[in-house]
Amino acid sequence: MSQTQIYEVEVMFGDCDPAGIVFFPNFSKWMDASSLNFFVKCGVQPWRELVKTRGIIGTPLLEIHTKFMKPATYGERLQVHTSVIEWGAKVFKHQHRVMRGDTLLCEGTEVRAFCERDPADASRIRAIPVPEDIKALCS
Ligand SMILES: CC(C)(COP(=O)(O)OP(=O)(O)OC[C@H]1O[C@@H](n2cnc3c(N)ncnc32)[C@H](O)[C@@H]1OP(=O)(O)O)[C@@H](O)C(=O)NCCC(=O)NCCSC(=O)c1ccc(O)cc1
Repeated sequence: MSQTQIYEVEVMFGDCDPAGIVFFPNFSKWMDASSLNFFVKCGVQPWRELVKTRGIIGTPLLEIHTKFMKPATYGERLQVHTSVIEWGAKVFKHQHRVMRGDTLLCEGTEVRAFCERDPADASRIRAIPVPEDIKALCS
């Protein structure tokens, strides 16, 4: 398990579909923003710094699973509660719980890997072992 960090979202009219409810890709966008926010709040440098200092380009997604329980609409404030629920050798699993106060609207898990550019071919990326110092900061 890990720390839990909270990312705040204010739902805009433009986030919604013609029926006035949040269009589903926006939940993925907010979960991705919440992932970066999670690491930064845990004390990890943002990717633009980490790529310069350690060659880590970020944490690309390998797998996602999302469950939608209740809709949201514009004018509402949501909170994305993000944690790491599993650490593997090269991958980790995020959990994102999108809440409106005490109400759970949507829950997602993502498998991600820390990646760097392949030194033999800079157009390719490759997964690296989960950095122990980053894991410690997030635990
Ligand atoms: C990530 C990869 C470079 C890893 O490839 P390799 O370096 O050859 O690694 P491996 O195949 O050995 O796999 C490494 C680990 O990943 C695991 N793996 C690989 N694929 C999967 C899937 N699909 N599910 C779960 N686990 C997986 C594998 O089991 C290994 O796990 P360990 O047992 O812990 O070692 C390659 O799988 C890839 O390029 N995948 C596509 C990534 C992609 O395009 N994602 C979508 C867009 S990226 C994105 O949105 C983004 C968000 C945020 C960011 O900061 C950056 C990018």
